[in-house]
Amino acid sequence: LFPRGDGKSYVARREPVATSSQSPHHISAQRLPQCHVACNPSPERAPPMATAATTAAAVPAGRHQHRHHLGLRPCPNPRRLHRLRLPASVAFSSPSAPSTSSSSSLSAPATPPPEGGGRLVAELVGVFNELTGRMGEGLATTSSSRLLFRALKLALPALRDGDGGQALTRALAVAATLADLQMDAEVISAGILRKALDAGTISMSDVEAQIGTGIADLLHESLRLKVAPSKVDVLDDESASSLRKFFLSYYDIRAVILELSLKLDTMRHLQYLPKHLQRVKSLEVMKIYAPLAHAVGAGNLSLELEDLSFRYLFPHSYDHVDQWLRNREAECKLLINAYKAQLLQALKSDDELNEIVQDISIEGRYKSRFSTMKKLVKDGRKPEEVNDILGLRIILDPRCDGGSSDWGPRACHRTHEIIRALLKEVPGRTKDYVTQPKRNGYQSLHVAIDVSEPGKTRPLMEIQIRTKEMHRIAIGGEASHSLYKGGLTDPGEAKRLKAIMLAAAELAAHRLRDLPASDHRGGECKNQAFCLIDKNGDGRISIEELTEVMEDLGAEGEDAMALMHLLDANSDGSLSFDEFESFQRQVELMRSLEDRDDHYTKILKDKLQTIDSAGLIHFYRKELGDKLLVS
Ligand SMILES: Nc1nc2c(ncn2[C@@H]2O[C@H](COP(=O)(O)OP(=O)(O)OP(=O)(O)O)[C@@H](O)[C@H]2O)c(=O)[nH]1
Ligand SMILES: Nc1ncnc2c1ncn2[C@@H]1O[C@H](COP(=O)(O)OP(=O)(O)OP(=O)(O)O)[C@@H](O)[C@H]1O
Ligand SMILES: [Ca+2]
Ligand SMILES: [Ca+2]
Repeated sequence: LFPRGDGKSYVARREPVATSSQSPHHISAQRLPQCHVACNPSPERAPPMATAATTAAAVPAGRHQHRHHLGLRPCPNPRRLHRLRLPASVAFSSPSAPSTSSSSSLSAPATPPPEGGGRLVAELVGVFNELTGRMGEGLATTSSSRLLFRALKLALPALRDGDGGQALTRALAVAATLADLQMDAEVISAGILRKALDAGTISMSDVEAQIGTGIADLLHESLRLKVAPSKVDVLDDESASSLRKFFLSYYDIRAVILELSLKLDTMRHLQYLPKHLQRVKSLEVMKIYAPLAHAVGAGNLSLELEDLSFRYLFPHSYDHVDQWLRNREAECKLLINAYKAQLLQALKSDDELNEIVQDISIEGRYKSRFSTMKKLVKDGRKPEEVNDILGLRIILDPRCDGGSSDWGPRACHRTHEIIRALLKEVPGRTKDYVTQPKRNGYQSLHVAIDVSEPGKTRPLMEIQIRTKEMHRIAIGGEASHSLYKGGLTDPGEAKRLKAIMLAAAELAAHRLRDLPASDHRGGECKNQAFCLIDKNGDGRISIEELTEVMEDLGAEGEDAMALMHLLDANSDGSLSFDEFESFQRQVELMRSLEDRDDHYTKILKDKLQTIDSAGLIHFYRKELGDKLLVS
């Protein structure tokens, strides 16, 4: 039911790294392991790397010195090292959250083992588990789970048959986007319910009566947001900018994010609309929603929105850029991962750097279609002259960061030395905003790396080196990416926005905490779906409890009997915790089989196409009729 990752966001992990005597300057993509879903090379098949010894030999100066020999000023105030609570806007673009832009492929709902009404319960349980699994730890509390469960019970039957079978899949994709953005259960539930409202199968009064006024208010707000762009001339930059500011200052920020996720869903299915509507909607996205997504810190969402509207607004340019990037994408993504692993290994094994920093992480990204296109038109560059098609960003956590401490700059410069010794730096392209920050306070050290090999030219790779504190300023501070790219021109605005977002997140958390506890057992619930169905909390799901949930889902009463019969292994007339868990395992198994089925379908489709070019498919088709057809 849910979108699967395509590896668009890469986060460095501590992975064991194989060693090799190969020249440290080159990593051959051909020799890299096959890239699977997340493009993370598996440890046992890691790419060839420079050895720690190679690195040590290549990197001069003081590896074995102690901290006080490094000429560092002592850490001025160790108390500053307490963990900063990141604003919500940072959390949204956190690289550890699954990428929203990866959510493009959706499959039809799985068909779990039981038939009829049992299928509905399996669907409810499967969807509930998947969503709570995606939600942040603190967000999937018992009371919020109860809310989500209620919303799913109302929405699933209402969505099941709508939109040629697509309505449910699309609603769940919206929910997944929201969960990945670490939104709370109210927003996720509102996303699903909004799709049911749009389909006309439930009414706002159903939501108010069965779910609560909090969600109904959120939905009212998102509906108001939906119509706002049609009231202004989005082609006029001033009006577009005012509208974005109006959205951010006037509406509940959670409604804005809900609207953005719905917009992404619309854009992913734009092919079904008439051409003129495709253009109107794409224009709104380009001028209003994509910059808005950037402004609230939902960077991946913004990139996907931009690419989709670019595709409909300028189909020829899009095809050109898309083809160029697509041709290099697989190889470049492998290279990004390989360089990331190699660098992480080299940096972590450098004693001098380790004296200064307590943690190092590396993020990688392949440039988006629209961002590349903007560079091409800005100064008439050719694609191969864009120097950040491949990007790595090294984030260092100095033992003492910010303020008057020079540990941050030291760490950045030491990292630069290690890179220089290891990789081919392009002369004249290095920018040291660490020593000389930009006027807006932006700090980072940028180097361009030549990753070509003899006989194989490749685009350059940009490496950005910064500390955690510098990164915080680049993401959420006055040099923030929202300001840099998101259409907010006033630093005060960005600060205010951050405050609004924090307040909204806190309010939501309070509201959910204040809801009465969902079960009367007081203690921890081992399996939330089980506890939510076991209403009287006696540790067993009775036929009455199963019937209630199934009737909520629109199934017949006798379906509950059939399902009970199927799952009640010891025939005592109710479902124990273990019996329910084995049901859940079946649900999971069916879902993973469906994933694999998709994978096989794709392989089969490719194979059939190859066969087709040989003219054989017509023969098979004749022989086997439609059984071979894979659409
Ligand atoms: N958040 C933030 N990022 C910035 C800022 N300035 C630069 N960057 C980042 O650093 C990258 C490279 O910036 P520069 O080294 O100044 O390069 P450039 O002059 O833009 O060069 P080209 O990439 O060739 O156009 C940008 O693409 C951004 O990713 C800023 O003020 N704020
Ligand atoms: N070298 C890099 N390594 C890792 N992430 C990067 C790198 N450069 C940019 N990013 C991140 O990738 C996302 C998309 O960036 P994109 O390339 O579109 O813009 P940009 O590099 O910030 O700006 P510009 O258009 O000036 O190049 C942003 O979240 C950005 O912070
Ligand atoms: Ca860039
Ligand atoms: Ca019970």
